[in-house]
Amino acid sequence: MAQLIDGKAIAARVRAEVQVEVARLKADRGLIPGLAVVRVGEDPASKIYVTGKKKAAEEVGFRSWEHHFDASISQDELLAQVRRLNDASAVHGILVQLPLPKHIDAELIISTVKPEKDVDGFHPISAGNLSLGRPGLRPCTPAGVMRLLEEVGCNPSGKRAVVVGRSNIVGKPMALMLLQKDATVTICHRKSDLPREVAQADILVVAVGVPELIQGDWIKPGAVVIDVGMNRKADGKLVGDVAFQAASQRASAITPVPGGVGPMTIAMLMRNTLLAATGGV
Ligand SMILES: Nc1nc2c(c(=O)[nH]1)N[C@@H](CN(C=O)c1ccc(C(=O)N[C@@H](CCC(=O)O)C(=O)O)cc1)CN2
Repeated sequence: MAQLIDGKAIAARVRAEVQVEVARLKADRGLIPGLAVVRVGEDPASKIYVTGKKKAAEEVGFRSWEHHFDASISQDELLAQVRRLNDASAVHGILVQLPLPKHIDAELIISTVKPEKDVDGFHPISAGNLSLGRPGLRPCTPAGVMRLLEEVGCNPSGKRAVVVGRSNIVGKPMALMLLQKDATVTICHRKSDLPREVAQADILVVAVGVPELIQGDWIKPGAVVIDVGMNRKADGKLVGDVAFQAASQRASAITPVPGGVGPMTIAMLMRNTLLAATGGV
C-alpha cells in the first residue's frame, strides 16, 4: 500500500515558512508584501479559490486585495485595471483568476501583467525563463508538485518521469521543472499510447481533467504518483485523473484528491508573492 502524500499538511508548512519570512521582512525592512487578485464573473469555483488565496495571504501577513469585475467588463477595461495594478507600488504580486469569460483574450491579459509581479508564473517571460533554466517566478501548481516530491524524498535525478497533459500552466512547466532536476521526461497527450508510457514512469504526474483516466494496473510498481486532476462527479464527489484505490496498490507514494496537489497551489502562490516582494527569484 502506497504512502499517502498529505498535501494539506505540507502546504500548511510552506505557508508557515512564508509567515516567518514575512515577519522578518516587516521587522528588518518595514516591507509588507502585497497581493492583488483579479476575478471576473461569477464562476463559483473561482470564487472559492480566490477566497482561499485572500485568506492565506492574510494569514501569512500580506496585504491583499480582491478586484472583482462583472462578467460583462470589456477587454480594454480589464487591461486598464491590470496596468493600474502594475503601477501600484504596494502591489508586489498580481494574479488574474482563470478561467476568464470567452470574450476576453486570457493570453493578452496575462502578458499585460508586469513580469516582476507575475506570481502565477504564466507570463511569456516567466515561461521563457523556465525553459532557459534561468531564475524566475514558476507556476504554482508544478512548483507545488516539486515540493511534494522533495518532501517524500523523491529525487527526480536519473528517474523516468512521465507527465500526462501538456497545458501551458501545468503539463509543460512540470516537464521542464523535472528536466531541470535531471529526470528523463516524457510528455503524453491524447495521441500517446498511455498504458505503455505510464508503465515506464518512476514519477508519474497527471494533469488532464479526465476522471480516473489512469488505471491502477498501468502503474509501475514503486512509482511516485502525483494526481493534479480535480473532477467533480455527479454525486458531488471529487476524483482525480488516476484511479486512486487501484493505483495505491502499486505506487510507493500517491497524492489523494482532494488534499494532495490542490492546497499546494495556494501555498506556492504565497511563496511566489514573497519572492516578488523581495526580488528574490
Ligand atoms: N490564475 C490562476 N487560475 C487558476 C489556477 C491558478 O493557479 N492560477 N489554478 C486553478 C484553480 N486553483 C487556483 O487558482 C486551485 C484549485 C484547487 C485548489 C484546491 O485546494 N483544491 C482542493 C479541493 C477543493 C474543492 O473541494 O473544490 C484540493 O485539491 O484539496 C486550490 C486552488 C484554476 N485557475
